[in-house]
Amino acid sequence: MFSSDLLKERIAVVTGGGSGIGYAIAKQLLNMGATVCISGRKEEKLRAAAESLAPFGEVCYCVCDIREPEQVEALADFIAQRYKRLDFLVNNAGGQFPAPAEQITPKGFHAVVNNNLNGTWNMTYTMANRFFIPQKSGSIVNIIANIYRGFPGMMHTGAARAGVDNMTKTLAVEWSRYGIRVNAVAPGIIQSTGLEQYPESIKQGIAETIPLKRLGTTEEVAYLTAFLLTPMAAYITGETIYIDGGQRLRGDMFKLN
Ligand SMILES: CCC/C=C/C(=O)SCCNC(=O)CCNC(=O)[C@H](O)C(C)(C)COP(=O)([O-])OP(=O)([O-])OC[C@H]1O[C@@H](n2cnc3c(N)ncnc32)[C@H](O)[C@@H]1OP(=O)([O-])[O-]
Ligand SMILES: NC(=O)C1=CN([C@@H]2O[C@H](COP(=O)(O)OP(=O)(O)OC[C@H]3O[C@@H](n4cnc5c(N)ncnc54)[C@H](OP(=O)(O)O)[C@@H]3O)[C@@H](O)[C@H]2O)C=CC1
Repeated sequence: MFSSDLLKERIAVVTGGGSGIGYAIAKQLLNMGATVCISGRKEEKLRAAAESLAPFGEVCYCVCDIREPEQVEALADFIAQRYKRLDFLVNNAGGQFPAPAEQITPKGFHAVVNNNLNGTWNMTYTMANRFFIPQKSGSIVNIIANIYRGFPGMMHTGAARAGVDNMTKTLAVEWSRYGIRVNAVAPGIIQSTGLEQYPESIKQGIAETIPLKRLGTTEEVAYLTAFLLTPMAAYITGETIYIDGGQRLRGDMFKLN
């Protein structure tokens, strides 16, 4: 299923591919023969990630803040010049900060929505118009979050990710006429570099709230994402697949004081 030449000659962009889940996705796609361009805001981080990914296949990096349409356009130029086409877009870049809703200022709300919702659309709009629509082919996976019961403790990101969840469904229908599939992956709590930024108080005892009694791994998210991109998922579009050890069915993500 994940054979080393399944994605041969396919070109992929993974936003936020310099760390955590995005890095694991990039590595998995390389292992399946794809050529991968990782992007993010920090050049040094991207350079180091690309160096450590190089033994697995053809990888390059490009600095691009997904919130800035001109930088997204420049990333498309870079891909067009280098590879002339694009097959896969993984919208993984994103993030937020934990805070009770009443303490999220309009500026903080805007920062998180801008990153996770507007940024995802900037990438999707540009890559679809530059590559997928003219090619009449392409596959997009949006990495969102576990928003099944809202997102107590991170309302801003819940709202933004719900926007991406809905965008996924709409684009799957609208762009089916161009042969483009659009799906989303909703990770629960994943042991990653991103999670290290959260305070211990939030993470304490969290595995107990998960039916499978552990956090997920970045590799597990990468397997699911890679599967959705492959021809084996050719009849799947407009889906959001949760990968959360069953947590969404059980209860709250965070203990609210
Ligand atoms: C269980 C977990 C499951 C999920 C895990 C993951 O997702 S792992 C992945 C985890 N990885 C990541 O999350 C990484 C990516 N995350 C980020 O880059 C940032 O969190 C961002 C999305 C806010 C973007 O930031 P930016 O550069 O656009 O914005 P800025 O820094 O200039 O701030 C603008 C305004 O936002 C507000 N505000 C910001 N921070 C805090 C805070 N801690 N506290 C309170 N408020 C905060 C504040 O109002 C600030 O304005 P001020 O008061 O300064 O005038
Ligand atoms: N870990 C978890 O438990 C969960 C994670 N997620 C989501 O999965 C995704 C990956 O998270 P994870 O790997 O854990 O965390 P990381 O913090 O390691 O990854 C986030 C990545 O996004 C990039 N990024 C953030 N903002 C921007 C931006 N404006 N433009 C370009 N790149 C950006 C960062 O790159 P750089 O620093 O170079 O800008 C970084 O590589 C995120 O969207 C996250 O919210 C969702 C649910 C749970």
